[in-house]
Amino acid sequence: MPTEPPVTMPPDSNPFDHALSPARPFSGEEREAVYRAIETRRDVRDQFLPDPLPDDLIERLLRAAHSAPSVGFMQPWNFTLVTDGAVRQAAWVAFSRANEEAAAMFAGEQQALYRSLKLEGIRKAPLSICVTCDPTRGGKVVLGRTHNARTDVYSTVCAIQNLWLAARAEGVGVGWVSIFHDSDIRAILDIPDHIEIVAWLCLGRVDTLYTEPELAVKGWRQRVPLEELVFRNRWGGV
Ligand SMILES: Cc1cc2c(cc1C)N(C[C@H](O)[C@H](O)[C@H](O)COP(=O)(O)O)c1[nH]c(=O)[nH]c(=O)c1N2
Repeated sequence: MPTEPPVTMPPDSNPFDHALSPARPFSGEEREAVYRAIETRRDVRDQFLPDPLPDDLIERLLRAAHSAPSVGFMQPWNFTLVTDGAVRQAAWVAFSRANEEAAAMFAGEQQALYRSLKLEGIRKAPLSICVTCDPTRGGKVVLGRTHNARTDVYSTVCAIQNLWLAARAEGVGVGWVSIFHDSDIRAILDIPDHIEIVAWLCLGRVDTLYTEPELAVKGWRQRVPLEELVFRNRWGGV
């Protein structure tokens, strides 16, 4: 019986060529828009306008988040949309308790400055989104996550950043709140034990934004010069 000839391919052929498209650089104007979104994005606490966000806008933001890279294409994120005033009030109470504990960790003038900062917009923003990470998405063994289990959370943070930048382009402010006991938010939103809470985001239209990080403007901490953070060839190498 004649054996079938082995399947051979020319060395450079890619059977998935049909799925490639030209990667032309963006035009100058397009590039400017991308960098403008990155540079003018701000964490928003107090500038939220009360107008509810339309569903189609929220969907665009969630699609931007869902386009993020993820380890092994795991897409471990979920987005719990919270508009209910009572739920947001409960989250604010959780924030207030944790924020009091946080304030007590600083001393003297620094504590006074801390107490003067507004660090959330939970009740003012018309929409909150609790972003969670499901470590079981994709099964027991996930490509790329085999030696670093935290890559699921890294992926979820990529989704948040996508949403944050898309929101800037849409004239929507986003504020990330992390000052709460995990157990409080878990109880308020009924989040199962195996799901990790990554962020509580406050969203709403804004018509003004700080030109620099609010924490810098208010004297809490300044931006570190980039040159101090870049090494060459080895850690610490200059
Ligand atoms: C993981 C994580 C967690 C938090 C934040 C950010 C991130 C990435 N930020 C916002 C943070 O303070 C802010 O990003 C920096 O001060 C820089 O300012 P801009 O984001 O450039 O405006 C933040 N801000 C705040 O007021 N309350 C908070 O609980 C948090 N938590």
